[in-house]
Amino acid sequence: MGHCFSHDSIKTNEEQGLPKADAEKLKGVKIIFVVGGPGSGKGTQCEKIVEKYGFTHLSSGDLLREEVRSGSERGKTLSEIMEKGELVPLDTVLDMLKEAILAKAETSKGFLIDGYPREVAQGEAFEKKIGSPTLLLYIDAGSETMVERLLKRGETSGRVDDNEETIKSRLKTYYSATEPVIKFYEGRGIVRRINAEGSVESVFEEVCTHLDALN
Ligand SMILES: Nc1ncnc2c1ncn2[C@@H]1O[C@H](COP(=O)(O)OP(=O)(O)O)[C@@H](O)[C@H]1O
Ligand SMILES: Nc1ncnc2c1ncn2[C@H]1C[C@H](O)[C@@H](COP(=O)(O)OP(=O)(O)O)O1
Ligand SMILES: [Mg+2]
Repeated sequence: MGHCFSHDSIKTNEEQGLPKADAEKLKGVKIIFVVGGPGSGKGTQCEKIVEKYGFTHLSSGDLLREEVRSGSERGKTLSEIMEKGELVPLDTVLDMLKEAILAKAETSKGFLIDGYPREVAQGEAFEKKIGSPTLLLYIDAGSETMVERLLKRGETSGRVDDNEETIKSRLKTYYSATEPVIKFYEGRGIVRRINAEGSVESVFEEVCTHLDALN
């Protein structure tokens, strides 16, 4: 009843999920989770994917930083959490993502959800409230590579979390909270692991093989 199980469209659940009209808009729209450690290159690859495939890029971190920039009281609290390298509350991120997804649902071919889910509970909540992912791109780089890239990015990013202390904490958060997400979705056969140690171009080539296989 009201369920849609077609392969490349997202499932909807009328009882707990989106209102019917919103669910309808998202029919056949691909949802791609982009998961990986801090500095693994998620954002970099997403930009290239947008260029070639025309998907819509939504970075949870960017959405949060926008809220911080707005100067709101909520933004201040979020910034403090990010500076500690911890995860902000689940509902905050999910609400932001949901709003951004619905705003573009009618015009988008697909969404790259970058930096989400960062814990299994986020994946479960997303599926309950929005829909199920078509694919999970696992951007996999070693911790040494990630630290090196983040320190370099920190020279110019102006981000409160691109410093040695916060990076350590972010890595801990990643290995304890986010890695289980990959295991969680592996059972479903939607995880595509990308070796992210190489150059931006070589990583992107690997990404493309998986995206080309989608249609
Ligand atoms: N394959 C790569 N090789 C070298 N540097 C990279 C590569 N991918 C990304 N970078 C650099 O590493 C830093 C982190 O990349 P970014 O895309 O912001 O990662 P994430 O979004 O996963 O934190 C950036 O400064 C970026 O330019
Ligand atoms: N899905 C999510 N849940 C909770 N906190 C999140 C989140 N996405 C981002 N954040 C918070 C905690 C992260 O350390 C910080 C920066 O996120 P980010 O910009 O995605 O980092 P990066 O791209 O370097 O991996 O924002
Ligand atoms: Mg990023």
